[in-house]
Amino acid sequence: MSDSRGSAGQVTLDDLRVRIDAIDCELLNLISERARCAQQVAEVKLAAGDVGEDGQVQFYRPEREAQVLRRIMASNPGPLKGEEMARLFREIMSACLALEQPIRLAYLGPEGTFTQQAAIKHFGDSAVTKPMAAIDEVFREVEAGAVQYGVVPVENSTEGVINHTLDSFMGSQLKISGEVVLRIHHHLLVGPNTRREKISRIYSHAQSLAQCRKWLDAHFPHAERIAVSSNAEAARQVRTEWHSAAIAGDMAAKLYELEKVEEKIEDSPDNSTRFLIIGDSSVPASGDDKTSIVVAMRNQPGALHDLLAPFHKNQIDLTRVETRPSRSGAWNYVFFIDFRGHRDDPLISETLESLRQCAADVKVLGSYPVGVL
Ligand SMILES: O=C(O)C(=O)C[C@]1(C(=O)O)C=C[C@@H](O)C=C1
Repeated sequence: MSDSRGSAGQVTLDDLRVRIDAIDCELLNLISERARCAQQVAEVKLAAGDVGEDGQVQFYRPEREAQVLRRIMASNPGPLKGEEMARLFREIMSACLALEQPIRLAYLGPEGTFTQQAAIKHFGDSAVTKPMAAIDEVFREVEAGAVQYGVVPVENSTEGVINHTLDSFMGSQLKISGEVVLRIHHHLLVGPNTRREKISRIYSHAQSLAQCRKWLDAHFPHAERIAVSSNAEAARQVRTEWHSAAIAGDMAAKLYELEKVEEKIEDSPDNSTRFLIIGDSSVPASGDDKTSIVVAMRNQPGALHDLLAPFHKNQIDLTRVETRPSRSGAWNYVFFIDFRGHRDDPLISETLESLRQCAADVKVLGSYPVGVL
């Protein structure tokens, strides 16, 4: 080994760069070896005829990916943060999966939406993504088999549930195979023709305008607020329009080359949105899972109590309960319930069984790994 000390006993820049080059070389070889392993995994899966409910070989394994990322975060020695390290491995796995078979996804578009950002956060950059104009079109694209998975928003921490997504589940056989939570940062963006003091119109999606309402009241009380179909559409519009600004995220700012007049203008600092991954197949337990169900209750006194009693009895952690009008008959309601645990856990299957005794209908939308990143 060469002496890496400078004249004053210090490590020199050149020495450190030689070390970094050597480490990169090792990383390169190790990542390549990992990629060759993934290719062999694909051969094993093909030879075993390892097909899912959609009749296709299951190259993508959500539960395994969650376990890999959790292990990386748990054993990360630092100084990089666990989440940072997991993001690097997310990309390595995404590229490895693309060697087995590139994954195809539909998401709520247009390009530049937070949903696209969530899709890339969950599947990595090697996924082939296709923007759709509406949530029900994402469902239809997956149902038609044009893509393997879909990504749709389901709830926002400040604005609540996205009803279109819940309603789409009612008429669909698709299952939930994952969740991803994205911190939502809104920026005030302008095109090359607009200066801050000239802004008279502000475009965004209605939810984003609502999420920045206090900031807008304080800083742009006289600007007209115009709701459009998405943040990305707002960004596209102000690219060429004078005296106009958009509220949108980083992805749209980059895509339309807009200037950030002000960053992070959301009223609530921990504003986040949860997205669901929808597909055809059920996901085995990963060790830390959630289950989502829809329950139709009989219209009788004590129905809500009966619904919640089995969860209480078995000490199951409910993470969300949402009510929506059922589409069959006036004044009938269904409950969307999320809770910790996997449908194959004995306690969870017992709870689901008790629920079936008192409910008119129980549909399991899916058990899936708790979002890691
Ligand atoms: O373990 C598998 O089943 C693999 O296909 C390998 C691998 C990986 O790169 O670690 C790749 C894709 C899957 O989604 C999960 C994991």
